[in-house]
Amino acid sequence: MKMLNNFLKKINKPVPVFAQTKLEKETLNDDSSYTKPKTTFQDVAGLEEIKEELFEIVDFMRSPDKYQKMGAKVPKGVLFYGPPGTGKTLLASAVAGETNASFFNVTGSEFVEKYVGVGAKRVRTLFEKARKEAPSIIFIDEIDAIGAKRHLESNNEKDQTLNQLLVELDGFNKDSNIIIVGATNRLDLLDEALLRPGRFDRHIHISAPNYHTRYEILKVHTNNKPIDKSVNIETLAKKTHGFNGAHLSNIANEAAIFAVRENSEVITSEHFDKALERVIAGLESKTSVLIEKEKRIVAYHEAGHALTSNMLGICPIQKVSIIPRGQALGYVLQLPDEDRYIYTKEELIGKIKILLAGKASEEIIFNHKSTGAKDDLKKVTELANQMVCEYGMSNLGFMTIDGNVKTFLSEQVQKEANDIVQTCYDETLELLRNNINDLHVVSNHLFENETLTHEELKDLIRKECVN
Ligand SMILES: Nc1ncnc2c1ncn2[C@@H]1O[C@H](COP(=O)(O)OP(=O)(O)OP(=O)(O)O)[C@@H](O)[C@H]1O
Ligand SMILES: [Zn+2]
Repeated sequence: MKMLNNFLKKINKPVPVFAQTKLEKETLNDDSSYTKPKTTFQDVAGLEEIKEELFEIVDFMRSPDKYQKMGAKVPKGVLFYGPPGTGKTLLASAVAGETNASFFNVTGSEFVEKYVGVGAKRVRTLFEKARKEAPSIIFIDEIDAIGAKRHLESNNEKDQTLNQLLVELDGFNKDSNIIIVGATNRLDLLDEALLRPGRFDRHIHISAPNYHTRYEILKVHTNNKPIDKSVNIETLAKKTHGFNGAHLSNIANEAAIFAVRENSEVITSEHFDKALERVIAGLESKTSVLIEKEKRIVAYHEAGHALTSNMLGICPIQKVSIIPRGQALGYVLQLPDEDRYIYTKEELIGKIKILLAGKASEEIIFNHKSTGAKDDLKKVTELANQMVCEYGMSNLGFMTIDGNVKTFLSEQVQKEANDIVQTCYDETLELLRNNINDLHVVSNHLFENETLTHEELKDLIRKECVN
């Protein structure tokens, strides 16, 4: 029970029925209990590319000889990162299920103890046990609790625990057949030593589900239940914009409970509606549930950013999404900038235009100004100020304007920065107005699919040109 309780405590959400029945407890001694999960990749909906990548590891664990004969390097550590409830634990247990491995499921914070040395000892015990029970998957959730960046001067308990983890990772025998999977919501917090080759060198991002994945997840969680014909999974997937896998499995479970309570033979769409209401009511941040109108606005906003970056040919986008994440209702992921240090004035102007394009797009379509551009404007202000005060790119000439000079010139600085931003805004409005069809096409695609990749964007625009 300890594992299950931990699990429940940790995620504070019900464990789906199928996952409970699939866990078979083997041993249950305190520090390093493990299970033999029966979960397979079929239980994990969507995430096809990730499953494909993990299949390599599964194959290696099934037939290590094949790889060793070729002198291929053995994968050791995989790191899942991304928002909570998106299936990280589920995926790790599926790898164990697929390979018939022992599954050690621990949480980083369990290792952080008051007494020096205790955490390190626990890590050692865990790995000893995993070696004994190999093939094994060690899953460390919230790995940032032990793996956060170390401080040079200190040598506290946490650092000792992390050091022990590094020792264990390096000490793996080539044929020990253990894979360790770490999960975190914050990759940026981790100590670089953990991420080095030979340690957690595969990083897999797991993002919140879009419409298609939500549909798949709902199918997985309803296909073992007596569902009435009145239930439309597609509609349900549409209504649950902003929900993660954990929420969705929760809805299916709650709907089943409502049906039982009413002595119903089947789960009806009313049961699902009630379940949906209950799950929404329990959400901490209601912002994740967007009303249709807001979703439309966010789609135009993000489409504006994406299209402008494409037309200006700078800061190429990797992915645009209108799935809420934290405080943001949508976001644009840009391709890494190849460690650029130098930008020309034109490029900075381009950056400002791309940032302003969300707001401009909203103004064109809805004729309004909304609060959705707050972060964009913050960055715009910063860039424009830097252009004036640090890079000598305004009429105030080539000088650094700071300290007393800045106070003295504050009005002029503001005017120069304002001029830059206003010109950029006007030109962005014009650019988008001249390409209004593309704007509609891209935003419609975003509204329907909720995500858009670089390739999809190029395809959409190409098609638009042909028509
Ligand atoms: N892709 C998916 N397919 C099917 N079910 C899913 C999927 N993603 C999440 N779920 C459901 O949500 C539950 C919670 O997911 P899981 O615990 O794996 O998320 P997590 O990313 O590890 O979250 P946390 O960071 O909170 O630990 C799973 O038990 C499963 O029922
Ligand atoms: Zn924006």
